[in-house]
Amino acid sequence: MSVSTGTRGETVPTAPPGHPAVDTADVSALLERGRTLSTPVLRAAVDRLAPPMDTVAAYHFGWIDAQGNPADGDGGKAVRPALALLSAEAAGAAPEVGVPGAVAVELVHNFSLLHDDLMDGDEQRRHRDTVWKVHGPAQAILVGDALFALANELLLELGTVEAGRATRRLTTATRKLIDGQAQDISYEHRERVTVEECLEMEGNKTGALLACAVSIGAVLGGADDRTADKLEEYGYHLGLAFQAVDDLLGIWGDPESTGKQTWSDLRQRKKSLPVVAALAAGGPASERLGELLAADAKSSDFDSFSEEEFAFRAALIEEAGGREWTSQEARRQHAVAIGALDEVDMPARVRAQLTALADFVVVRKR
Ligand SMILES: CC(C)=CCC/C(C)=C/CC/C(C)=C/COP(=O)(O)OP(=O)(O)O
Repeated sequence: MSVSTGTRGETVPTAPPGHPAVDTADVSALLERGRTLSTPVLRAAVDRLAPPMDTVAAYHFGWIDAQGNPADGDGGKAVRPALALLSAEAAGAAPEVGVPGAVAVELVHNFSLLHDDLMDGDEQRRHRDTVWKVHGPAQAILVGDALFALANELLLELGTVEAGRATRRLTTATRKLIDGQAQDISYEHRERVTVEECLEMEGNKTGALLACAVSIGAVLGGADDRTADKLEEYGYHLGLAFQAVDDLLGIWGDPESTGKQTWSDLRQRKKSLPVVAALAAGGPASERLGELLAADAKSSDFDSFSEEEFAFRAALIEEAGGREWTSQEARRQHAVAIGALDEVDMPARVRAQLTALADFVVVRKR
């Protein structure tokens, strides 16, 4: 493993050179490769943080438990790092060229999760208590901010023209992610949100960063802007498919698999796609749902609603067709994503692997 020097003079491991290409469209192997190549760089980046932020971040990534003991916790699926490495390969570069991009995108993703959990009051993520619950809101805010700063620091330290272009794409994606979060939160307080508004919000909060994951490795590998833009089209629609599935899991997901609370999106009054589609559908179940949600918005008992009350709302969403519409939307966005790949010249193996990752996104249970 080669070593570079960080800003405070500490050693920062870079990815081991010559990591073999994954030969098959085996999604687990692709995710594992992303994790293997990016984790040492991610850990070294987190080590730069001043105490106690280094420890808080290590807890968030699952490297230690709440007592500070070493742990092998769920650090997330690592979809974005896998995409960033394939992105480098799509541009004809070695996968490790994409590693700084993979880590930078994963840092921004985790910054957003830390802040999102705090804003939503979510108590569980990745099968354990959220950072704000264990370490308090101030640490969740600070560590989130710090991960965002680290992402830009890591890229800019490369000091190349390509890294400057990659940073530009990442900061734009981050701004869109923040736009999307602001839209998402404002929709919680609105009685009606159109399907188009919901898709625009989800494209911002999820599509933009997935798009960036798929272009960042290629940009670091020297791809031109047209190629990067085309790859982003795949990533954006993949992100919309990803978020549609996330919306389904946010209502009907099994907490054992998702690592989150039951009915997490309903508890938060989220205007997610199944809800918005059900409200737009019309018919008795849709109208009943609309009346109930309007009453819930004014209810002072909402926070103490029982499981049965949320189950009833979920059943109405399903009866009104919101679940089926969202599943179809995930498949539709998946098809658009795959179609965008046709416009990029890349090795057949990489195309097959990007296709396999897209397939995984729509069938995932976590
Ligand atoms: C500014 C701000 C607070 C923005 C929040 C934006 C936000 C939380 C968007 C949701 C994105 C998403 C689908 C996360 C789960 O990713 P995943 O399933 O890949 O998570 P994993 O890494 O745990 O697998």
